[in-house]
Amino acid sequence: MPATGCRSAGALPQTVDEAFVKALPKAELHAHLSGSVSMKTLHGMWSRKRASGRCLKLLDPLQAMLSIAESVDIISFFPLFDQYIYQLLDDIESVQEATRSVIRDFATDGVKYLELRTTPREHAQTGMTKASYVHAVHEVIQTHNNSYDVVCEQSHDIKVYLILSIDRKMTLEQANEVLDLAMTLRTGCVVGIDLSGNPARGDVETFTPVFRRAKTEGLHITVHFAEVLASATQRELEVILSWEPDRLGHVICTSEDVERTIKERRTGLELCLSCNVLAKMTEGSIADHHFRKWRMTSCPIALSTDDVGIFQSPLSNEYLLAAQHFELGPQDLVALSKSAASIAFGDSQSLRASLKTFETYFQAQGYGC
Ligand SMILES: CNc1ncnc2c1ncn2[C@@H]1O[C@H](COP(=O)(O)O)[C@@H](O)[C@H]1O
Repeated sequence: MPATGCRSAGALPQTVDEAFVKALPKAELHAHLSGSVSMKTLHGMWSRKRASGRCLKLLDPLQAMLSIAESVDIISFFPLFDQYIYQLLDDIESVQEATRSVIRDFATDGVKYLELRTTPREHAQTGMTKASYVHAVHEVIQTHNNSYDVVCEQSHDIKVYLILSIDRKMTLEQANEVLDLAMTLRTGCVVGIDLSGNPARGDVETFTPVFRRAKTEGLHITVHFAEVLASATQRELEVILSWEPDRLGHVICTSEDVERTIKERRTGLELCLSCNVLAKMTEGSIADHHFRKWRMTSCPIALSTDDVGIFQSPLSNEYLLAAQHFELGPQDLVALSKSAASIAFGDSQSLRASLKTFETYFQAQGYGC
């Protein structure tokens, strides 16, 4: 643990370091499953597939993912999935292995509450259907939640929920299919639906009936919002706000009008520092990120990773970046984690309890000079 700053009984340490942000119990609310798989896990799959004569034309993830991380932008980002990652996650076995490894990686990073989101996907050659895909992911999460020490070697007090994503390029029928799947598994770990995918594609109005139905059925709604100028027309943003989403992701190219509505509603915001800067969705550096602006409002914020397998910045690092670039101290980071817990779709009781223990620990320690 960091031993810096001035000792003052009853206070948290004055500065933040890697050990602090890792130990801080955290909630991850915006993580795309396929984008969260580590290079190491993808490499293992690649090696096994190659040994059985598959994926022979695919580059080794240990090289491919590094060069992707260095050069990615919002245009080159989306084809990555179809052209690369989905070639490796093409059957039920790989999808389940990926889900297990993603849960383990978040747990190792001190995440105590995780909402994974994923888009139902099929693969004709391996016989994977959208339904079998979703059931496979769901089964891993349920097994994890229902048992201890199965997924992680150490104690893994991480609670995991699932959100099903509708891709902007889907038809109304396909989007309804996603909602139907979510409805079937809502007694399990599915807590909501999301709209994501390439923001340059599709017309959000197509999905109005689906999101209205989700709302009526009591499912939570989160939507990728104003990610780029093309998906930030006044009309698009008004259509999305008319669905009354519980949370919004990214929230970059907003107008004053739209911001007013979001603030009045105190909508939860999922903000992704590294992703937005590395994919050049925002101008400038982390210090210029709109986190600075939204932090001054009463909208609860959940710092999130988006696609840690691509952007290579785990949630603990996002907290560290926030501390470094927005002058946040330990108490601010604890408050930020509580803010994320307050907009969780599932039961975040155990995270709140961990946060309390964490605070008490530091208060008992006292830190400093
Ligand atoms: C800038 N960030 C983003 N914006 C919008 N959509 C994103 C995204 N990052 C990921 N996805 C969506 O999630 C899929 C991968 O995970 P799953 O196969 O669903 O688990 C991508 O194909 C894309 O549709």
